[in-house]
Amino acid sequence: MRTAMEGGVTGFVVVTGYQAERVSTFVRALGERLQVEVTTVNNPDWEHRENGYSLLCARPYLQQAPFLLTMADHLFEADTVRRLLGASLPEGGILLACDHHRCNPLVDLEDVTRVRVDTHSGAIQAIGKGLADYNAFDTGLFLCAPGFLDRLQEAIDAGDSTLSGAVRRLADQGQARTLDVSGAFWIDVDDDAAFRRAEEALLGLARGKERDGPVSRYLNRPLSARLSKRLAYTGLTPNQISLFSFGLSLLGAALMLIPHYWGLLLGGILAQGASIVDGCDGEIARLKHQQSDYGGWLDAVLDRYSDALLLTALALHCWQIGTPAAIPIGFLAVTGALVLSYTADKYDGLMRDKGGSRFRLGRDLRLLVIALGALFNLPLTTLVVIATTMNGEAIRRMVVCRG
Ligand SMILES: Nc1ccn([C@@H]2O[C@H](COP(=O)(O)OP(=O)(O)O[C@@H]3[C@@H](O)[C@H](O)[C@@H](O)[C@H](O)[C@@H]3O)[C@@H](O)[C@H]2O)c(=O)n1
Ligand SMILES: O=P([O-])([O-])O[C@@H]1[C@@H](O)[C@H](O)[C@@H](O)[C@H](O)[C@@H]1O
Repeated sequence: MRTAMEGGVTGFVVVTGYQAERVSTFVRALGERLQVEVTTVNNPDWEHRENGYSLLCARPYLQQAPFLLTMADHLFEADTVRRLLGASLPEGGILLACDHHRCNPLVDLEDVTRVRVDTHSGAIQAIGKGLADYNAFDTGLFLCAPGFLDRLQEAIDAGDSTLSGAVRRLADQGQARTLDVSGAFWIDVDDDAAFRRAEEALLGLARGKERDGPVSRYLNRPLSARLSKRLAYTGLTPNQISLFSFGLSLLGAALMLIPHYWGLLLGGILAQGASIVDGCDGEIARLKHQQSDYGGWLDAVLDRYSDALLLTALALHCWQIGTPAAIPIGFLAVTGALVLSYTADKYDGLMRDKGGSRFRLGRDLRLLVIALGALFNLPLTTLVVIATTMNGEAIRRMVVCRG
């Protein structure tokens, strides 16, 4: 439902059968949370009829306009929905999103519905699970004209209540075409193994950002992804996770103020922990299509305050143990960190235009250096390293981007 909405769907009719009451309660509650209209229709004969009959149960709600049809156990990506909704539909027929290249590693070759397509016109020539002569996979996502339901009724009256049966009738009349979505993510979640593959695939899609630094990419993301896998099953929102990450930084900074190695160490561990968790808010946002401009803004602002607090706490820790020189160095470290983050978008944009390498020293590295500096009880050295590298990187960017 979240993915379909991201692709442009504005309302849902959910046909229930197995555990109807439980499913109906769940999807209605989700509809309220997502602020989208959800109608549920029960198929009382779900144990004895095929899925085409389930679609027919929803007929009263599908007469007015073309509708998107998907299986309850299929996952897909928003762009596929967007492309289907924007494609031209055969008069009275259907458009089926198909994997023409058959390159999706997530497909269960024993179960997938196979399709034979005229590769020039995109017309469906044959469809079925046992098809011997096929050249595409049915991804389970259809754009349907209301007239399709008449063919469906005819197929069921003739004793075939499978969806494919109705598609075959349309295909015979040249009213069934495919939309090639080769390369797009989709999966039919039929069993536990497919469920685990789907979890990993979705987390992989939500994981990293192009701008991730090496520490994030190779150390933090593998850890945040495992945490996000669990957080996904809670109601925690990305903004709540952002605030939690900030809370960890705040606690880490407070511990660093203790003029003792253990306070420094615990503070450094929390700083790196906050950095890892700071990847979860974005991963959950991308996973559940809950990305927002406000959330991105909140995340960025809290990250800046976290960096400033941790570096200031590090400087005050040094001052308390008899190194007052840490105060000006700490100021340079805070300034360098803030300037670097403030100019990141400008730098990325200019380097993208110049086609140059957008290598960047980012927050992930900064927080790991703080953690390592705390571990080896080198607070002043840590500040010097951060002050020189961050300000050096800010100057380097100005030089490479000039002209
Ligand atoms: N409440 C929120 C929070 C985020 N978003 C959206 O997500 C991105 C931010 O993406 P992400 O959280 O994945 O990465 P982030 O830019 O925070 O970078 C962190 C580093 O700060 C950290 O040090 C590192 O360890 C970690 O791996 C990441 O690289 C945001 O722009 C929004 O689009 C949201 O919508 N709502
Ligand atoms: O998942 P399942 O119900 O066994 O089989 C489904 C078929 O009934 C449906 O016609 C097709 O569009 C889906 O891709 C899937 O193959």
